[in-house]
Amino acid sequence: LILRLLPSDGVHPLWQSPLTIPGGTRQSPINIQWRDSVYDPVLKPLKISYDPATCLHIWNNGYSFLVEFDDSADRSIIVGGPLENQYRLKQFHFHWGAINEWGSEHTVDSKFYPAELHLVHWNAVVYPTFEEAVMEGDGLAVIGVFLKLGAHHEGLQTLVDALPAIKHKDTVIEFDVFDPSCLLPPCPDYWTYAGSLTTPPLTESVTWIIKKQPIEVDENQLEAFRMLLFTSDGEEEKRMVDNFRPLQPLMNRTVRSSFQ
Ligand SMILES: NS(=O)(=O)c1ccc(C(=O)O)c(S(=O)(=O)NCCc2ccccc2)c1
Ligand SMILES: [Zn+2]
Repeated sequence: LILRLLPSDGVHPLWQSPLTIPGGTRQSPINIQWRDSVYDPVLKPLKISYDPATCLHIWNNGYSFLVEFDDSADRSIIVGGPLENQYRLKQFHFHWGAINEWGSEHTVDSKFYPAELHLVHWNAVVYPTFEEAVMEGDGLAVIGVFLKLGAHHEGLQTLVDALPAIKHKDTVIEFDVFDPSCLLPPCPDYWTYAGSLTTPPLTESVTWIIKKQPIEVDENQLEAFRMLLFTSDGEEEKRMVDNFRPLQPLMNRTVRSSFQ
């Protein structure tokens, strides 16, 4: 994997993602052209069952903030949808912009949302560890949820209230109980396609499940994301914004929809 990072001022090194991955045929994110997506009646409803007590901590890893879960057993899982096995929740994180005009990784009909939530799951039925699943075509399943500017989101506020404590890179706080289901929209409709991680190692191991309906969050909640820093305490401050990868070519892929 040859990471060609172009020198650029101000943008966090990780986000000058390589322009192309040699041999990459299923890279993410992509633009979802609604009219080109194909309804697949075989797709099942996605079944989500999370145990709020599996929540461990929330931390700033230097390019997003993430909430990690105890994935040592099948306690927080998803099954159905396009998936052949059940997958265990490992973590969720967000991508967002400096302003409300952009921030999501995926786009719908070339429209950006101000932010996007990713819930990362791995196939513990087939693979013994997450690290191995990351390297396999059916290893991961990531649910993507778009965030749009609108009403205050009660469930998200619990996370927002914790952000000042993890302002700097590599800061972490305990987070005992949180049910990520509260961040999912009520509508069951989704698109699905074969893709990749959007951060190194960019492996082509992700079945993406992108919810059609966004959740609404208010301006103060988006601003709270933007007060986080890419940098550690003591370093020159760089605001954590625009932590999304550029759109990748669709190549020989079809996006399927669970709805007509
Ligand atoms: N946008 S995305 O869903 O593709 C994604 C973003 C960040 C991360 C992460 O590492 O935190 C992840 S991850 O949790 O899947 N980790 C991938 C990198 C990794 C590989 C092997 C071991 C540890 C981390 C995924
Ligand atoms: Zn992500």
